Amino acid sequence: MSDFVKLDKLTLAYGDVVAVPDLSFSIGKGELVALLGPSGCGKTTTMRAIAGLMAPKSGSIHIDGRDVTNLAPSKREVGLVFQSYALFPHLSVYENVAFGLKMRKASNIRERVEEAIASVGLSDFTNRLTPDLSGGQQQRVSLARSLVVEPKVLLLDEPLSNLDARLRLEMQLVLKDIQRRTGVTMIFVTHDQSEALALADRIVLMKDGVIVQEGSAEEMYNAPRTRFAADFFGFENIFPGDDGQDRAWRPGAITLGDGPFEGQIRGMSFGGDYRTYVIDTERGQIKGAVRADLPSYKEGDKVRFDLPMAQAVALDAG
Ligand SMILES: Nc1ncnc2c1ncn2[C@@H]1O[C@H](COP(=O)(O)OP(=O)(O)OP(=O)(O)O)[C@@H](O)[C@H]1O
Repeated sequence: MSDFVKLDKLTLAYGDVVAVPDLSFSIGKGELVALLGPSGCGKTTTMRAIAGLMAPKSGSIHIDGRDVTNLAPSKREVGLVFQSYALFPHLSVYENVAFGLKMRKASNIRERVEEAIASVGLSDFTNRLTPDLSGGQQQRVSLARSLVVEPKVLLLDEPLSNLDARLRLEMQLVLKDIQRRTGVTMIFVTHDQSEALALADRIVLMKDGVIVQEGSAEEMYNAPRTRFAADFFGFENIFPGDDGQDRAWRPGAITLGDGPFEGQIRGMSFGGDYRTYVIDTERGQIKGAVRADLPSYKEGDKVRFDLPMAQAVALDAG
C-alpha cells in the first residue's frame, strides 16, 4: 500500500506564523523514510503533526486508511523517539519498556518487554537504572519502549544526532534490523544527508516547509534537480553553462592537472583517501579532489583543470 501514511495539503502554523504550507506526501507500509533539510525547514513540526502533538490549520492525515487528523496522540498508534530520551530515571530498563503496556493493561507483558529489549540488544541490561546507561543505550531503551506497543508508525526525531560516529553506525544497524524484522513503517528526521543516505528507503528533502525533491538515496545522491538539492548532497561546484543552465560537479568529478582551464591552488584539506583542493579560478573558487596516492599540489601552484560535461549534473532553475 503506497499511502499507508498520507499527508494531504497540511498547513501547520505557530499562531499566525506558517511553518509548513500545503504539505502533501505519502509513505508506503514498511517504508523507512527520511525527512531531510536544514534547521528550521519544518521537519519537527511535520512530525509533531503526525504524532498529534499539533493540530493542523488545514489538511488531513491518514494512517492505515483511517483519518487521524483530529484524534488524540494516544489513539493514533504512533510511536515517538526523540533525541532527548525522556526515560524515567528512577525505573529500570525493564520498567521503562513495560510502562506503556502496563498502562494499557496488556497481556503477555513480560514476554513482550523481554523481546523488545532483546531486539535493541540490551538483554544484559534489563534491570539497570537508565541513568547508568550510555547515551546510545538510553537511545535504544527509548526505541524499545516505543516498539513494544507495536505502533503502526514509528517517528524518530534526530535519533542518531547525540551519538558518536561508532554508536551511530551501530544504531543504524539496529534500526534497519528492526525495520526488517517487524516491518514497522518509520519516518525519521535528520539534517544530515549522510545519515539519510545510509538509512532511508526514500528521502524527502524539505526547504522552508516545502518539499523540494523526493526519491531513493541513489536518486537524491546522483541526480539532485535544483541548486539547493545539489548543494545539500555535496555538489560543491555549481556554475552556469554557456546555454544558461546551471551544472554541478562533485569535487571528485573535477579533473585536475589537465584541461582547458587554469587556476591557482588556494588551500588543501587531507581527507584520508583524497586531498581536496580549493582553487581560485576565473569562474570563482572551485573544489577539486585528487586521490591521495597521486602527487600533491602546494599552495600557490598553477594548475590546469577541466569540468567534464560527462560528470556534470544539469539543474533546473530555482
Ligand atoms: N513553538 C514555536 N513557535 C513559533 N515558531 C516555531 C515554534 N517551533 C518552531 N517554529 C518555527 O517553525 C519553523 C519550522 O521549525 P521546525 O522545528 O519544524 O524545523 P526543523 O526543520 O525541525 O529544524 P531543526 O532541525 O532545527 O529542529 C521554523 O521557522 C521555526 O522557527
